[in-house]
Amino acid sequence: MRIHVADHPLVAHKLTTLRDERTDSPTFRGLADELVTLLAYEATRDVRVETVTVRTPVAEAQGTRLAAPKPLVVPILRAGLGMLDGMMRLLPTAEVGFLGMVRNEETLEASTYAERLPDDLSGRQCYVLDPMLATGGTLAAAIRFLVDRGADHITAICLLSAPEGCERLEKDLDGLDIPVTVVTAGMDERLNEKGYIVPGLGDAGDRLYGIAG
Ligand SMILES: O=P(O)(O)OC[C@H]1O[C@H](OP(=O)(O)OP(=O)(O)O)[C@H](O)[C@@H]1O
Ligand SMILES: O=c1cc[nH]c(=O)[nH]1
Ligand SMILES: [Mg+2]
Repeated sequence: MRIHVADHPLVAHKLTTLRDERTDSPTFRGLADELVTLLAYEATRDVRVETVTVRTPVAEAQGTRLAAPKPLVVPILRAGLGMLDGMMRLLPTAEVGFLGMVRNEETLEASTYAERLPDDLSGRQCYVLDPMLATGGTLAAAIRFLVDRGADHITAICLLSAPEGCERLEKDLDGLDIPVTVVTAGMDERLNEKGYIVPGLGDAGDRLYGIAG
């Protein structure tokens, strides 16, 4: 597994405002959207392409275009939905599948409550969107789900990550013989006793959409 921490002043600037507890939901949503587009640029560095020839008004040119099959973008509901538009801005022709997952805040175990994905993901590159990589339980389960369907290349885009979650992913995905990359805007210090990233930004879903009942 490869972990890429984006190192760019604009990423750092936007992330700092996201963290600020005074940032309201509309501003948070706008910043998350912009941040994902910046991360997506890095995350799609190894998107599959093919060589094509096009005719310009002047001559033939050798060029590049996205190869088939189309990449699949998978936001993890709820908070991952706040990352979808920012991703699709860079990959407008990608297909989108949905996974609804929630972490039990007592046990910190993730469970899946919704799924709308192609049955067969053989040979598909998948981009998983989830703002928080905390214990890693949610992302590990999501990646397993996609690999079990045949996905052969996974890139996760996370706004913030914790070292504990990265270690868990390494362990849980040990033996998987496909490339898995995590692209993140920041690697924080640790998790607290409630499994929240420290210093983090709080509950990403609540900050995007308000407190869930
Ligand atoms: O790495 P983990 O410890 O599994 O935690 C990370 C998950 O927790 C949050 O989702 P949450 O369960 O709060 O659901 P929500 O998106 O609906 O708020 C977050 O959006 C991740 O999906
Ligand atoms: O810090 C955290 C950890 C899990 N989920 C969140 O939304 N935030
Ligand atoms: Mg939440």
